[in-house]
Amino acid sequence: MIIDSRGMRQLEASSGFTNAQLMETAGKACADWISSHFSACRNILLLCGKGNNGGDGFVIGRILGSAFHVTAACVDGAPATKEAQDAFTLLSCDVLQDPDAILQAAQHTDLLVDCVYGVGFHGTLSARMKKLFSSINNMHLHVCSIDINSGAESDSGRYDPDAIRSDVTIALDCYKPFHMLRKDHQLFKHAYMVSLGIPHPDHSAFLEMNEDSFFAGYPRKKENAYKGTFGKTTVIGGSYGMAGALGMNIIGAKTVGVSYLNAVCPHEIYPVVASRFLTPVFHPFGDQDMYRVIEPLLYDTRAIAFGSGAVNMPKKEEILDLVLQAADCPVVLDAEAIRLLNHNYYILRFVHEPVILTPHIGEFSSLINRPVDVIQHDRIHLALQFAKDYKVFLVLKGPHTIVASPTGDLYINQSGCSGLAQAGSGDLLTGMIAGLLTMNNDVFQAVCMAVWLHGYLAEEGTKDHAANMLDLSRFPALADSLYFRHGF
Ligand SMILES: NC(=O)C1=CN([C@@H]2O[C@H](COP(=O)(O)OP(=O)(O)OC[C@H]3O[C@@H](n4cnc5c(N)ncnc54)[C@H](O)[C@@H]3O)[C@@H](O)[C@H]2O)[C@@H](O)CC1
Ligand SMILES: Nc1ncnc2c1ncn2[C@@H]1O[C@H](COP(=O)(O)OP(=O)(O)O)[C@@H](O)[C@H]1O
Repeated sequence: MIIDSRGMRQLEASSGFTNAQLMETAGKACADWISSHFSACRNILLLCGKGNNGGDGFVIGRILGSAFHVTAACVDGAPATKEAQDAFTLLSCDVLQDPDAILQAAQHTDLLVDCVYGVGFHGTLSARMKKLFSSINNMHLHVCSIDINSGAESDSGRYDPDAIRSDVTIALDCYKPFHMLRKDHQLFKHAYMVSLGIPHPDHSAFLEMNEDSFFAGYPRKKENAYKGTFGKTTVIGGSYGMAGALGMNIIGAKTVGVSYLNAVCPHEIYPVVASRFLTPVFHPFGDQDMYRVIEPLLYDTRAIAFGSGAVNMPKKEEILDLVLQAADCPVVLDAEAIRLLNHNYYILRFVHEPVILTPHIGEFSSLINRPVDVIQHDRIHLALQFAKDYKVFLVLKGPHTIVASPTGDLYINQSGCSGLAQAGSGDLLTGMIAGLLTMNNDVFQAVCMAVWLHGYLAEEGTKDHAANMLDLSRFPALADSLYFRHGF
């Protein structure tokens, strides 16, 4: 289960345990984990802060003290919470405070346990702490962080560049959004979770996807199905020089098992694409007949995708207006369609049907006019804010794609691999999203299913191949194996 700091505090408050009991349980669970996984260590140095994360450290130190040579360091002053103070008084090891003495002790330690800041950390590190943490990071020690790597925020995943880097981070009771963003921040190599025995609710605002949850939302074709059972999917994409983008939309729709696909493209690329794909119904258009071709399709489809490879598409501005005004189904806007919104994305507030935007970080940077590095450090918050302000479903693509809903639901994707870092994989995802929107009325669920499946199939496709050789045209075959394995 994934939970934010507010949810965690609520869980703790309603757990029936006191804070002191929870701290004792957390400290003991971490100490047990450390002794079984780092049994070869002799010297352990605990870096403790003044909050309850530091308190966990004092409990860990007390317990490990019976089997290891433990030194504790209060790096941020005396313990400030009642529970941390009580835990500190029971500690019998050496306690350091001077930064030079701490760094010297670090040179002789086999394992450094980082308990300076946990979920209570916000903002940036002080100059003093940056200096200490960067010296420690430069020593390349074995490091185990408790709950959250110190210097990173639990909920937003924002992190100070000098945040502590660890081999292992032990999450207390639940994973937090921070743990779900490992590929972005790379602050830990592995994360494990220890239970505090707190009862968990059935529902969390954070969606998790796996094979089971995917198939819970993936409809089965009944015996008496016909080609229109799930309705039609319409993709509008490709243009001179970018015919392949429409091809990837089509492969994406095929990957999720769409049974009736309208493929809409400019006349000049129609022969190329139509000679390659046999099953879509093609609707070529030009300057003169754009409205006549596209408008009727909008009333007879369950999901529309527009924008992949549309850079040179005739009448692209008019198509965007038409789609946003006339469609009576979810609309996925990708690539060029997002760029067209750059200076007037406020119009999204006036669209009645669900809109799904699929920017990568560069496109999102242009859209909201913020630098890429600012977005990179604050992806969750900015994605949620944009989704809420403009009432859209935002799919912010990257190694961990984030899906944010207008009502604050969040999904942080864990599937995928660097094989997807190639031109065309976003177009493929767009076709998959549009296809699943046709089959599942729950927009957030359908979008998250597509994002998860896209990453999952990339992992499957690179199992016996080099990651940089992922062949996107194999996605329908890879998906077929998955569906077949699940009895479809
Ligand atoms: N019931 C509980 O609250 C439990 C908490 N536990 C531990 O307690 C942690 C949370 O404890 P706290 O809420 O005390 O917070 P933390 O111990 O994570 O850190 C908060 C302290 O850091 C300071 N701080 C925050 N941002 C800072 C910044 N940018 N620069 C410098 N100082 C900053 C705060 O003023 C506060 O003193 C959890 O991560 C977990 O390790 C566990 O003991 C289990 C039970
Ligand atoms: N290193 C990576 N790990 C996992 N997924 C990745 C990685 N790099 C890119 N992706 C995924 O690949 C896709 C790339 O999309 P995009 O950049 O829009 O490609 P294009 O526009 O060329 O089709 C996104 O879904 C993104 O999440």
